[in-house]
Amino acid sequence: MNTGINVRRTRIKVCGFTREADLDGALALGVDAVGFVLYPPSPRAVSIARAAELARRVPPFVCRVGLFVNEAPEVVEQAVREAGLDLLQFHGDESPEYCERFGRPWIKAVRVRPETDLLECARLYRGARGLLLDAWSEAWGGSGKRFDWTLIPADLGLPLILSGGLDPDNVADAVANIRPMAVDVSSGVESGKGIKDVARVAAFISGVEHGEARSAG
Ligand SMILES: O=C(O)c1ccccc1NCC(=O)[C@H](O)[C@H](O)COP(=O)(O)O
Repeated sequence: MNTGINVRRTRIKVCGFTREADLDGALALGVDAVGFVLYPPSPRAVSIARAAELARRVPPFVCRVGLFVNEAPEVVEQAVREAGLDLLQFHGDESPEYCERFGRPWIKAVRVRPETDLLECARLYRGARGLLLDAWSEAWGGSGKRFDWTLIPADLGLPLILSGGLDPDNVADAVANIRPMAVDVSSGVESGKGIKDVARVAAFISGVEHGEARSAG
């Protein structure tokens, strides 16, 4: 039965919040997950205390994601405890054993290059809730760059979170062609590093919906 209700299936994560107003705006628009960059060298970095403040604004059933790059385990443990993170996102060279040790659901970011064996990555990180595919970047992530989507295997073997250079103009194509379980965006909805533009978040969500409509039709 067609109820006329448009239910979006592709989950949307917006990463790199630093300000209350941006976070509240994105939450009001219905994003599924919000990310806090707990990697001090990033221009979007927040302290654990700041992540905890921001995370308190997040309502039930929206996922609070903490992002780390090769961090000391004690720091990850402290962040989990103090910021109440629901999901850990590892963006560095973390081993599967390291990712498992916190007893929390986690995803692994992979910076994709032509020579990356994505099926092997999925096999290696099979304990992950999903593999986040991002563009290659020396800065580990948040580069605003896309990678070649034709490198993505038809069946990755893990839920696919598509990331890297997505924006309101290209996300419909991404969703229609790749059909990821989720999309993840940072630079593409910003007016400056760590400054989210809520109008661009709204346009991004609309792009996801258009992509879904295209792939359904
Ligand atoms: O945002 C950062 O500065 C960052 C630094 C180091 C590792 C990861 C980082 N961000 C991750 C993300 O925001 C996204 O998960 C992903 O990289 C997509 O970013 P973008 O291409 O900017 O949309």
